[in-house]
Amino acid sequence: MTDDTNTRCGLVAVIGAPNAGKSTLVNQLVGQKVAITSAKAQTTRARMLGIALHGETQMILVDTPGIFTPRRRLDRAMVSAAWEGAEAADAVLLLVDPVKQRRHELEPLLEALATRPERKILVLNKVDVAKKEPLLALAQELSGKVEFAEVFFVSALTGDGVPEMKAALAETMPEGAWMYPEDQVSDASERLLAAEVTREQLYRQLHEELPYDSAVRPESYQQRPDGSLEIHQQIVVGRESQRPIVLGKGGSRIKAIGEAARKELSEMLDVKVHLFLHVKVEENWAENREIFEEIGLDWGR
Ligand SMILES: Nc1nc2c(ncn2[C@@H]2O[C@H](COP(=O)(O)OP(=O)(O)OP(=O)(O)O)[C@@H](O)[C@H]2O)c(=O)[nH]1
Repeated sequence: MTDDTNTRCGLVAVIGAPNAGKSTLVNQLVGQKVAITSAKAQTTRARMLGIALHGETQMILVDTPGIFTPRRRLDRAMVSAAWEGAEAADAVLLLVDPVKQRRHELEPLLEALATRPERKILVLNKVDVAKKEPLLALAQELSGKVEFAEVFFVSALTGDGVPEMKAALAETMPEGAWMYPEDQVSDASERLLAAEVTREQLYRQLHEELPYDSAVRPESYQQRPDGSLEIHQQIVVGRESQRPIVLGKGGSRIKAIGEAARKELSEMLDVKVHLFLHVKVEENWAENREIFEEIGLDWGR
């Protein structure tokens, strides 16, 4: 039905302080897992897109990296990738965690948003754990700073309030043909998605033992004659001392990470997957252009 004149199609940028729940919300809107969620802040490094459908409307969601004060090149690239996503948007959703508001990260976003021309929508997330009165007070306070077209109260986790928000959002999208075929829920390439799945396992299984500046780099991605996928990835760490952490005793940790990621990938892609992980020590990898571009970031200035 993509050539139907009744169709609508628009770009929706989702911004917010780290851990506000952006990935969770995108997953909820799309209805299946495309963005990576994690309890650790700043895990969304590559810009992932999700495509949400509502009736005749297609909404392309830009799930931006957590925005925080840029220090190193890596940080700056993440910030500009975030804003780049918001540039041509038909709507910008500002997602706020009303409990852990992260004011120092939220305030600069409010300031920047105030002067932006896009239709701005405030989404107060995590209503499942927030108290009602402070929630309303916060909505009022933030609305005093930025002219929001609409305010929604949702729980990205439970899905509470999300269908209503989705429907209202769809109504404001411009008329036009769909940009993606109906069955395509994500245009993030599968190999990048595969690396994200491994990276999520890396964070999950190593928790605080590993600094956030580790990366998973796609090496090769090939279909075997029997239809199964052979995927090779590099886990890039910044220091030699981090290698044994990733490997674990007798290689047990990397094996567990690989097994969990392989299992999840097989389920997501519905094919048999052979996953090979290698640890690579690359000092100052965050200053390395090649790795940067491979994980979907723009090197910039
Ligand atoms: N209780 C509750 N927790 C939530 C909700 N939405 C997200 N979370 C949790 O908040 C944490 C962060 O969620 P993410 O979706 O990864 O947040 P993000 O904004 O994408 O984070 P960054 O990638 O760091 O920018 C996870 O532990 C989620 O499970 C919600 O509605 N209620």
